[in-house]
Amino acid sequence: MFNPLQHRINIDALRKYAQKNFPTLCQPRPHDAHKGTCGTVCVVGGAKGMVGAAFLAADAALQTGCGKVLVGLNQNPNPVPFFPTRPELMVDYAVDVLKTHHQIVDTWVVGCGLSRNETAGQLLKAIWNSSTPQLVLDADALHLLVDISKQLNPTKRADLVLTPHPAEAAHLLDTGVTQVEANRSWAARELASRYRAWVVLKGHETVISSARGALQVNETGNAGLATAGSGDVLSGIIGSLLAQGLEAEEAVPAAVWLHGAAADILAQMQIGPIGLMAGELAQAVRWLHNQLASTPSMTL
Ligand SMILES: NC(=O)C1=CN([C@@H]2O[C@H](COP(=O)(O)OP(=O)(O)OC[C@H]3O[C@@H](n4cnc5c(N)ncnc54)[C@H](OP(=O)(O)O)[C@@H]3O)[C@@H](O)[C@H]2O)[C@@H](O)CC1
Ligand SMILES: Nc1ncnc2c1ncn2[C@@H]1O[C@H](COP(=O)(O)OP(=O)(O)O)[C@@H](O)[C@H]1O
Repeated sequence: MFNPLQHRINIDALRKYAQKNFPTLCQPRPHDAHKGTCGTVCVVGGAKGMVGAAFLAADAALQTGCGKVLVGLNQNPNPVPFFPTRPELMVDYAVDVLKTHHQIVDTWVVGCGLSRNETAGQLLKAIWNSSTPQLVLDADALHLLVDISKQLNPTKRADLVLTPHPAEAAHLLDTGVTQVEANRSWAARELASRYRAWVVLKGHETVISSARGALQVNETGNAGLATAGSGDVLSGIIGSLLAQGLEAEEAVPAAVWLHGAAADILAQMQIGPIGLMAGELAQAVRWLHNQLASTPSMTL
């Protein structure tokens, strides 16, 4: 059984921080909750050879408590791949998911393994123009945004979250990685202003900018996260918290904090930093989230 408490994890400090900064995250699930009240995320990505990226984001959304998670793949394989370890996921060709399920989606998470082909661009445009206000863009979707931003109506998106790593931020800002890394606060705020979006500039000490330019620097996480797919997991967590009804003001920093704290817990358990795998993060996020949302047991 996954039990970090055997490893002297200081859960009290984590709980204290979360209760102060992320009060909604720490709420227990209401007794009358059902899957329809716990939000629906649709992850759009997973082109040929990169199904794993979409799977990681979708799995993280589920394990962070989302009620329903759809996966729209940017490929039309026959048969549609089935994830034996996660039969809970509803997986199909993204074009069909958009046609049949777009009304039930609370939050789109677009870009994880999406590729940058023509269909990817068309999917991004269709989702941008959909009536769902919440949209998280990661990886390939960020590069596509540069290419097609002139064709998109900026006022269409209320809760837009961009999650670039420094190279993606450099492309979005038409500058170099060195310039971004030399002034991460400027880069995050500039992106937020240009795209009217929440921005998560990833890396050691992730910088978060609200759409209005208010900055926060996240202090959880470690170099164990320098592994393929850990950013996909973060996108899934952000999408999940937004879909569950947390306001972006809380959902975005809470997701970044949870993701980093999960990596810190795993490192303390010696499941990292070396060799930590992105697919191991979600179970630690789930454990921590449940710890935060349950009343500490009383010592008699
Ligand atoms: N299992 C799967 O299916 C997975 C699929 N994935 C999917 O693959 C697709 C392409 O993703 P990717 O990883 O190949 O390209 P990407 O991250 O853009 O790197 C390109 C170049 O950018 C740079 N660079 C990157 N990070 C940087 C940093 N922090 N700071 C500074 N520079 C940085 C670096 O350049 P270098 O430094 O090497 O010159 C790097 O070579 C995408 O859809 C993604 O979702 C992945 O999610 C993994 C798991
Ligand atoms: N040295 C580090 N310290 C803290 N966090 C890190 C470090 N390296 C990477 N990360 C985090 O890991 C994630 C990597 O995301 P990304 O570069 O998009 O990877 P991928 O595309 O493989 O999913 C981000 O959340 C980033 O902040």
